[in-house]
Amino acid sequence: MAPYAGLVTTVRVRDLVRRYDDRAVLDGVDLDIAPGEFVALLGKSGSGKSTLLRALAGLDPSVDGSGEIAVPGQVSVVFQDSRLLPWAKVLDNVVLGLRGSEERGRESLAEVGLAGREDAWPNELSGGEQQRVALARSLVREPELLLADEPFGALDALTRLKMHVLLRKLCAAHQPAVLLVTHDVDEAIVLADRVIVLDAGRLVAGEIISLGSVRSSADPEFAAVRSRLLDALGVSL
Ligand SMILES: Nc1ncnc2c1ncn2[C@@H]1O[C@H](COP(=O)(O)OP(=O)(O)OP(=O)(O)O)[C@@H](O)[C@H]1O
Repeated sequence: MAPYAGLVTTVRVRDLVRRYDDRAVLDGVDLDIAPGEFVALLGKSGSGKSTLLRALAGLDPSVDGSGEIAVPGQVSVVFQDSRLLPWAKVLDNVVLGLRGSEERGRESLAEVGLAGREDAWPNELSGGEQQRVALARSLVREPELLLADEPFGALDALTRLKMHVLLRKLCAAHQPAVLLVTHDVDEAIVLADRVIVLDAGRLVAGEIISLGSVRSSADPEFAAVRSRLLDALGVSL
């Protein structure tokens, strides 16, 4: 993974403001994400995480606001629910809109562990499998930026852990820059190169936390990083 350098950026956000009913939900956000960098975004409920992700995805054209956003040409988005089309088989969901890419679609499904399920209907898959299809659908487009809003939030704990392993493998292979919105502090630490925290529409304390090599809860630094993040989230244990 490319370390955060602040020089070459895939995402550049400056002084971003978004308002609902005259209330600033994002209140001057600056953010850079380097190519291949994995950034996790934490914050209390209502702090503006999804609003920031939707702004980066270009999904909020009618929301009042200001500021600069630069994102790459190829951006994929994954949500908490897989948003598969129920009337299209799994492979068709993956390659929808990509002409002549059946072979790539099959490869992507194999990458997420679903070889042989190409002709299944979405409702024949478990929730975890449906999220695997959603990941395959995103990655077959080789995005320079992957935006993920609580992608594992609806999954049971064991499936979530398996999805962490899968996402790390996929990111190592495809190297997209990633912005992952999550409520799960441990998930953020284990997956991300850098964790940022939103509080009432502002990013807390600059670049927040660079994780370096802290990668598992067995790491001696894990507890220290966790407690710094909980502090930033205003949680005292
Ligand atoms: N379409 C909307 N109209 C009015 N207010 C909205 C709209 N979308 C979001 N908000 C408000 O903006 C604030 C931030 O919402 P947002 O969904 O970005 O928070 P969040 O940090 O993602 O929360 P959560 O973790 O609960 O998903 C909330 O107070 C929410 O009520």
